[in-house]
Amino acid sequence: MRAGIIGVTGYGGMELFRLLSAHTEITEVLLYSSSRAGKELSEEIQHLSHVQDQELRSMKELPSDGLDIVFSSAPSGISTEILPSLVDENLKIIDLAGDYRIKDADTYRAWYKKEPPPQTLVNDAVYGLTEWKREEVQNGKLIANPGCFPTAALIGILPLLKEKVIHPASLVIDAKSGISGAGATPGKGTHFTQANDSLSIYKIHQHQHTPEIEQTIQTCTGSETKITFHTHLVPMTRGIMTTMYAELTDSVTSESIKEIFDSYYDSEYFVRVHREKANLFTKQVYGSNFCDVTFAVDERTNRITVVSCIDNLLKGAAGQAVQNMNVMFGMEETKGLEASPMFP
Ligand SMILES: NC(=O)C1=CN([C@@H]2O[C@H](COP(=O)(O)OP(=O)(O)OC[C@H]3O[C@@H](n4cnc5c(N)ncnc54)[C@H](OP(=O)(O)O)[C@@H]3O)[C@@H](O)[C@H]2O)C=CC1
Ligand SMILES: CC(=O)N[C@@H](CCC(=O)OP(=O)(O)O)C(=O)O
Repeated sequence: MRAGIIGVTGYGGMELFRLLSAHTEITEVLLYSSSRAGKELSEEIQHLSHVQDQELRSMKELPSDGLDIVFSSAPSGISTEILPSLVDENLKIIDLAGDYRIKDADTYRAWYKKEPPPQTLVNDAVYGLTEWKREEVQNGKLIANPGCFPTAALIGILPLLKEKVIHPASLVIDAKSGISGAGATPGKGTHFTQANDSLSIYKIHQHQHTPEIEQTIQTCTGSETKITFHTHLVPMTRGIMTTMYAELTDSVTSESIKEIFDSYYDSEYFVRVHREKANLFTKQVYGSNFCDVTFAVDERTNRITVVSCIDNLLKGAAGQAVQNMNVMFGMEETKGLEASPMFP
């Protein structure tokens, strides 16, 4: 099988290349770069220079390259411009950006401050939260790979919303991310001198992943709700932790909550539900496609805390994209994603 990667010099693109070059069903990976076409891979991506040296290609070559699948790991807004011309019966597409995730055009405009892609393509795009959308992914041609924060938050909270043990409107999601979540180009807030030794909150009440989480809660559980969602930048390279708070609809036991989680995730290889009040840390998923979850029932306040963590570049981006490719092509879902987390 032949795969292509758009935006390979970015963090998501590099991780895709690392994973795909070790995937036993992929015979060739072609790399496309908008800024460095014609340059040697070994010069541009030195940590993967041993893999298979090749020239980075111009995107103009892509339509005639005979690919089976292309991953687009370009910034939001760019895939609106470049993907419509690639849509073709024989090419499957997985987009890591936000452009095709939001079904309602005005909602997309309001949160992304950009014009959305053609509505027919958005309608056809499948939201690739694999554990919750597997059947749709199987038949998908264009996958809108989920955002990193929504992946962590939704995997943790959807079982409880679906089983109606929490009040949706009471949900507060407090999320923290490592700096690679902001991509490879340093910005004001991600400059070492400002991010190191400091904790910051950003995009208060304005984060573009808010409507994505609300939309998926609606499609997966039927609840139409507005959530409170905050993001923080933590001075670490990778990792996302979401700490979520909600009011219980009834008094429940810890055992019954664990049973709910187990009923959804016992057969899901990439979701590991730990015992109640386990002390999760992002390093326990570092470099892997796992999403780890724990919870704590607070009988005193009748609230529950749910915690989840992922590696933003793996389960939050390239890892879940490869998982979706495996599902689309009927391959073993764990193929190419077998690596255990790196620790410490
Ligand atoms: N970082 C993360 O944790 C996550 C990122 N995402 C999403 O994945 C995508 C990639 O993220 P990330 O790798 O972090 O971002 P980066 O900024 O690290 O990389 C993006 C890459 O896109 C390419 N690019 C830039 N402009 C254009 C253009 N005009 N046309 C085509 N390609 C372009 C560039 O590669 P080149 O110059 O080689 O073309 C660039 O290196 C983004 O949409 C991001 O929102 C989603 C989940 C998590
Ligand atoms: C730390 C950090 O800055 N993270 C980014 C994640 C961006 C992302 O994943 O963008 P999509 O909208 O394409 O999903 C953010 O919070 O905006």
